[in-house]
Amino acid sequence: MAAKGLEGVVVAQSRLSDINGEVGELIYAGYDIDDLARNTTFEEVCYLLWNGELPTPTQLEEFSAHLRKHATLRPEVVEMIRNYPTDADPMAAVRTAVSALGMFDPDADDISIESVRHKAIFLTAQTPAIVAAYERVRNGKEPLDPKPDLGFAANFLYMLNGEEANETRVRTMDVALVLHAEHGMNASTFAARVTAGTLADVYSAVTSALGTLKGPSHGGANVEVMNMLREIDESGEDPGAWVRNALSGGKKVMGFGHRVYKATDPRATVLRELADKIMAEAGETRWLDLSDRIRAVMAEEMEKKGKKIYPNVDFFSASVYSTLGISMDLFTAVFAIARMPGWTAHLLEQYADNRLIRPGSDYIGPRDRKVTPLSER
Ligand SMILES: CC(=O)SCCNC(=O)CCNC(=O)[C@H](O)C(C)(C)COP(=O)(O)OP(=O)(O)OC[C@H]1O[C@@H](n2cnc3c(N)ncnc32)[C@H](O)[C@@H]1OP(=O)(O)O
Ligand SMILES: O=C([O-])CC(=O)C(=O)O
Repeated sequence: MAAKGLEGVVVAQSRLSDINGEVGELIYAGYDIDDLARNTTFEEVCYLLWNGELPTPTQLEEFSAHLRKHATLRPEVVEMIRNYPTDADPMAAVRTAVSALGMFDPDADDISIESVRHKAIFLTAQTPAIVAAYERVRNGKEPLDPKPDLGFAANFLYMLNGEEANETRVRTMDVALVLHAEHGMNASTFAARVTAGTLADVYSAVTSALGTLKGPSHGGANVEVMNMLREIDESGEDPGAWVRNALSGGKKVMGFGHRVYKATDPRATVLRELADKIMAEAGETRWLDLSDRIRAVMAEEMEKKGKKIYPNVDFFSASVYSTLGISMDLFTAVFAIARMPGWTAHLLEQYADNRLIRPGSDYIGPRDRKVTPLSER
């Protein structure tokens, strides 16, 4: 019997993360996500995923300098981005630019572990620069180089907005990146591993992942959550009535439900806290109030139906990114920046112990047919 959507099928062993979906727990390499979100930076989490250990201060300094060194886009890539349509989906722009990076790398096809580790750093450093450059170019602004004295999250916000963000905003961005960095055998990671399983190169594998993350059932849901919040806000309709109406029409409410979590996603809890803090500072709590209302109605409705559908990581990230001033259609691209270390950490595992990934299918079509000559059909 086919496992539709490969639910419950285990396809690899991994040291990277584990999810207890029944109680809503997530660990990266043994550390609880809540602990990591409160006490580490994105750079430390990248190091953890690629090395299995958190860095010492000296290791972190060296590693962060290495990441920064690769954060400037080569002129050919900037030129390419200038020629992208200004109304393209940002995920299409990022997918295309990341794919193009492979053409400029003379060692693109080197899948030795040493080379894959180098590419993991390079791609993680380049992705925020690509997202920021596309955002600036489509708004008629000049792309900016990163600043050598800023950390990863601060540099992304600087390259995007052209000014340095305050400490609360930088820390909010940093925590959001930590929370999105890795999540087991999710669809985009699986896509990356399938591509790597053919011994294709790292750029091809992360391009597969980017294409997969874009879908609204996966990373694309954060854009859809914001669309929903805006739609409800603009309609002036009661949010409860809107949600009930959507559910009775057979629609899924974006930002809810998960293949693995049958309890609240622990990342949603941290993001809710972040949203609260940053919105209070901005003096604008509209999106959070609306999100809370939707969550309450969903809880009531799902309880009535006996379904374990709770907010996922995409639900509150929409309010957080929006309050950070990030354009709505960039949200999935921001997710991609954060997931790059997770994807590449999985590639390190895949290349180190590879076997072609090739599942089977149950054939349910007809058999024993004979071709009727074309002229007689
Ligand atoms: C980063 C991430 O990828 S997190 C997920 C982001 N995606 C979203 O937020 C999109 C909305 N959510 C969904 O579409 C789904 O919950 C998925 C795709 C995430 C998980 O899908 P699956 O594990 O295949 O669950 P499936 O779609 O079969 O849903 C199971 C049941 O819950 C219901 N359900 C699932 N999600 C929702 C939702 N968001 N709203 C309402 N009902 C839902 C389904 O209708 C289904 O009901 P049924 O059994 O009566 O037919
Ligand atoms: O794990 C999944 O199925 C989806 C995902 O990437 C996440 O929740 O971060």
